[in-house]
Amino acid sequence: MSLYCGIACRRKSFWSYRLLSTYVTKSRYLFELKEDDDACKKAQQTGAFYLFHSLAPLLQKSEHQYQAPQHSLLELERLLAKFGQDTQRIEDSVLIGCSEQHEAWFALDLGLNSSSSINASLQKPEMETELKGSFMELRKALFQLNTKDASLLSTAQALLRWHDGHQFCSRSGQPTKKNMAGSKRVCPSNKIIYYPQMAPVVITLVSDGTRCLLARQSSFPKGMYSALAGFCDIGESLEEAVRREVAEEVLEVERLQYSASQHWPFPNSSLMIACHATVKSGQTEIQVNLRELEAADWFSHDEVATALRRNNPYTQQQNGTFWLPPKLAIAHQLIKEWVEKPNCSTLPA
Ligand SMILES: NC(=O)c1ccc[n+]([C@@H]2O[C@H](COP(=O)([O-])OP(=O)(O)OC[C@H]3O[C@@H](n4cnc5c(N)ncnc54)[C@H](O)[C@@H]3O)[C@@H](O)[C@H]2O)c1
Ligand SMILES: [Mg+2]
Repeated sequence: MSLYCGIACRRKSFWSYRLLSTYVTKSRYLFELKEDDDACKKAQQTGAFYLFHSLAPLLQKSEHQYQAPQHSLLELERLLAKFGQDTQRIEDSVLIGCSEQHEAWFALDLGLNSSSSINASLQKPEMETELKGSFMELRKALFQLNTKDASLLSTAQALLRWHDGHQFCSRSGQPTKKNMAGSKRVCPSNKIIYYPQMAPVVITLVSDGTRCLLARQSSFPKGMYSALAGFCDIGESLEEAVRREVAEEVLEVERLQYSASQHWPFPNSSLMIACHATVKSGQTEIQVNLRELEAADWFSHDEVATALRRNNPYTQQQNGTFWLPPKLAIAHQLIKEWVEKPNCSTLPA
């Protein structure tokens, strides 16, 4: 970098920092931590750690609800020392966000085999007693937490899972090295960089104007119906993926409208892209592909609105009535949107 460029860049960042919003400064701080290992290590000194054991987050129960406790670096070092573990293990932690005051948040799994420390995984019951909490399966944990913690722990689990499964270079077979923040892994022998990935999935609520199409797979909990979902094939646009997936599973659609998206950690990381679509005119007959689905059917506006109001899986499984995915799933939001505005899919595909 030339001297002139150095001065110009510094001046530019000085002026911009004074004008930047809290959100922009936070985003740039996180970007810096991902790019600069020293800055990230420094951020750990004042940061907070969320703990996992074999991908299950630690939760503590207060009077009425569960919460995800945070631990400081000092507390974590004491904990590791107490269990005869090397503090080197902290290098396995991944950056998952920060507060508006730039307190960085990290996640660390104490159950998975460590790539930076030779010691084996820590015993779960002893850790739970020491930490006064329990490591809960993420699917269960998400229903116990507020939206912010649920989203943070989903990101954390997805990142921890990705690192656990990408410890070796697929070209050289050599161990890859994680950067401090965990935003990438590099193969030291050939310098190939691996970035955490999400698989794009389309989820579509099909309507015929008055009814909507809901389906279930045999793996769903008893009585639960959802919108049609499917992984995008390589080379496809979003529009092509929606048309193909819906045709593969039930019928043909001709109009679609994008609604929203969501990161979904199960079973691996997916980016759920939600759309409304309209069935091709006069072709509402259902031909279920039984290799993909157990059942699919049209449901009236009233039936769906009633199901949304009484969406308690436990009572409905017993009554034998159908029920819908829980609030935090984008399928629920998509169905709710249709109930509130049944004509949302009016754009041409
Ligand atoms: N958040 C929500 O509201 C919500 C609702 C419904 C489904 N989902 C998620 O959407 C995902 C996809 O739905 P689906 O199961 O109907 O998909 P799908 O109809 O594409 O069928 C799954 C099959 O696709 C194949 N496949 C192709 N690419 C794949 C990839 N990258 N990863 C895994 N399998 C791949 C596999 O053979 C798999 O068995 C599921 O993992 C489910 O968890 C989320
Ligand atoms: Mg599917």
